[in-house]
Amino acid sequence: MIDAGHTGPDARLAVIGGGKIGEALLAGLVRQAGDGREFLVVERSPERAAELTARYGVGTTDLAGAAARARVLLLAVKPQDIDTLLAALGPYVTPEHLVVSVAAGVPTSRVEAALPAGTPVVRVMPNTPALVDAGMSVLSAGAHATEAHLDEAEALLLPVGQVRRVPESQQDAVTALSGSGPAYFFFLVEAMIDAGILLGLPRTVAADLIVQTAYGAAVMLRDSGEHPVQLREAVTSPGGTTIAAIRELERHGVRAALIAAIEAAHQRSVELGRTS
Ligand SMILES: NC(=O)C1=CN([C@@H]2O[C@H](COP(=O)(O)OP(=O)(O)OC[C@H]3O[C@@H](n4cnc5c(N)ncnc54)[C@H](OP(=O)(O)O)[C@@H]3O)[C@@H](O)[C@H]2O)C=CC1
Ligand SMILES: O=C(O)[C@@H]1CCC=N1
Repeated sequence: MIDAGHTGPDARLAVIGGGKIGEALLAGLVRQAGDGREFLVVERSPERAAELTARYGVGTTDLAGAAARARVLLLAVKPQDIDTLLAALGPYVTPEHLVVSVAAGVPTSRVEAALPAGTPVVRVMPNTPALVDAGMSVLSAGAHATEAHLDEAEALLLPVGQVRRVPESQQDAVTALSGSGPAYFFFLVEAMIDAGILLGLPRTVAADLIVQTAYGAAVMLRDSGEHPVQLREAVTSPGGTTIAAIRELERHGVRAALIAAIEAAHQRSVELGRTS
């Protein structure tokens, strides 16, 4: 579905940068809307744009077309590409648009500086579970974004998961926790499946056991109202198997490794936010 030179906003949203997170958000939003025609994507690679159109029925356009056809522009390019994108997009943007940036680390002030004065900008840190409507999106307002703009961004993201608001000063920490967080869990699951292989289980059996265990543990964490320590203690029988495993996790410094890893992610988010 190629842009046919429409005039006036006729799309709910244009996603600029149809990579991993752009696709995850688009996929969830299109599924909820039941129709991809309300959405546009701008991609650097025509092959990638065609792929997204084939998968989700979304329209493809260029930056001028996106700004002409959609009032809400969602920037989902890498932080390293954001300044180049903003320089190209800026001339088409007006303060009537709402610009939503998901770029890790990039402050709203840096986005605002490249756009016409008064343009509302909302910074969002989403995560890939948006693909299965279980995302966590965390919003902060830029200098010109009102409560109504935050409400609009929240309404956009609610269909694909939970939404919270934080002061922008907390966004680098959010990025390190929920933005990158799914990767930490996938990494743990990978390692646990490897352990099953070591113990002689077929890979498919090990994967089924661990994925269902991760799912069950996540539902308990969300729904039981109990602290993670209480939930862990309930599994840890005196003189049993779990405590033998926990002792090894502590001996190998897994708790400290996770804290250091998340601190490193935070530091990287801060670095990415500095103008290159
Ligand atoms: N992946 C994730 O889980 C999350 C990512 N984010 C943030 O989302 C952003 C995108 O990350 P991710 O999806 O992982 O990265 P990807 O590299 O997968 O996606 C970025 C896409 O944007 C395209 N692109 C770059 N410049 C332009 C441009 N000027 N016009 C149109 N398209 C362009 C890229 O094309 P090309 O490949 O040719 O460069 C690529 O397809 C980052 O800022 C990241 O911090 C936030 C939360 C979670
Ligand atoms: O790895 C990254 O930089 C992005 C931001 C959060 C998740 N992925």
